[in-house]
Amino acid sequence: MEVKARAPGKIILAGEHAVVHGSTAVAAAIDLYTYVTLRFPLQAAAENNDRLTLQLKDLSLEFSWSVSRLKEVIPFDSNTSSPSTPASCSGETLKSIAVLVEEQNIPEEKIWLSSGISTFLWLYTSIRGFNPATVIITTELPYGSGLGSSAAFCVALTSALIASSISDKTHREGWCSLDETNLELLNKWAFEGEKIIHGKPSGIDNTVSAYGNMIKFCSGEITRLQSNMPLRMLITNTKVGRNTKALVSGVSERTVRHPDAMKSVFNAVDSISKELAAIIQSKDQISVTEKEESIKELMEINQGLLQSMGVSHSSIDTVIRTTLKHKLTSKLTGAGGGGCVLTLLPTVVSGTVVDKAVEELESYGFQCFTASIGGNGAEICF
Ligand SMILES: Nc1ncnc2c1ncn2[C@@H]1O[C@H](COP(=O)(O)OP(=O)(O)OP(=O)(O)O)[C@@H](O)[C@H]1O
Ligand SMILES: C[C@@](O)(CCO)CC(=O)[O-]
Ligand SMILES: [Mg+2]
Repeated sequence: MEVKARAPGKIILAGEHAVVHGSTAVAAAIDLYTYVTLRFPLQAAAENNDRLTLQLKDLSLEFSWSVSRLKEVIPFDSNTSSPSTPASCSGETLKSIAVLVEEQNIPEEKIWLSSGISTFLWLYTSIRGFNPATVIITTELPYGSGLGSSAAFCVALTSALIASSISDKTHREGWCSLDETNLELLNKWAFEGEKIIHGKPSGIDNTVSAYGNMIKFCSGEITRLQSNMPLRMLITNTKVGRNTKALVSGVSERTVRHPDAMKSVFNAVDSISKELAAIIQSKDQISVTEKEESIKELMEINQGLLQSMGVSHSSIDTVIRTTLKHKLTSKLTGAGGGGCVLTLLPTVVSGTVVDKAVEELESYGFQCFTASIGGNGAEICF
């Protein structure tokens, strides 16, 4: 039996980091996906092949465990664990899983994959139990760059795992979405996966990857947004590696040191996100140009506040300065510390201006691309 799933990456238009502390944020899915193929051996073959194998095709890496080894190491608690009731991975279980990951001798330069592989083992065994399979993963997203690679990985994996348990596997042409009940379930599991990778995720990344489109998100509450204006963004990958978990905990530490000051910063971000959501959805007769001017200013203020949270980086400053020379406004997206930067491309801006800005950005070794904003969320294919 074979099941495929895909889940998109995302951009955060406003509110990253502050959303972890209860502020509103606005995010949109982009048309870059992580794909998961799940293959279960036929009964007879399963008797000869009792392995769970994970292939990360883009990285030419393969990890494999015998099912008996998984059973021996991962504690299975039948009282708390069931595929239909997402549960957190306890510290003790995570330690056991880390032993299984260490046994795989991940190349030193790819050691950042460890948390992803631990997450894979936790989600797979929690949802599908100790059963042999081959899981193949490919992605169009840059790893650890602010475009939600971790969330797309968790959502695509949980979609495939949950789809494999659906009884009606009638072949349908192309990708199809999951029903609301399964979407809610896979999103909860993906959030548990994100906890292993991020430490303290807000849940916005897995939610926008699961549901797609554009969302306003605050303390787990989701409002789906209907954009009433064209929104074009240039995405610049500074290629400076960083890790969301470390950046999120850095902001939390700053908040412990300066609670009042940071509360004001988070309140300001909350207002920015709400205003941005209102502009995007507005049906007033305000011209697109006026809306874009407001969005530009909100992005500028948000970037200043992200700077004050300590999550910007000199490479991000270089992108901001370079685009500003061409009268374009930028802000970091995702966790910051390097990674990707968004630049608003107003409708009036000419292709020549964008080309010049891109040329200059690429001369610094950055990579520029555009992506379609607000597309589909998680989808499956039998
Ligand atoms: N396709 C994948 N296969 C395996 N692990 C992955 C994959 N994609 C992401 N990961 C895991 O997620 C980690 C990157 O997650 P991280 O949250 O730091 O960055 P991001 O999700 O790309 O950016 P942001 O959280 O700012 O949007 C990787 O180090 C890896 O452990
Ligand atoms: C930095 C952060 O706000 C967004 C990462 O894409 C973390 C989170 O919300 O989980
Ligand atoms: Mg992430």
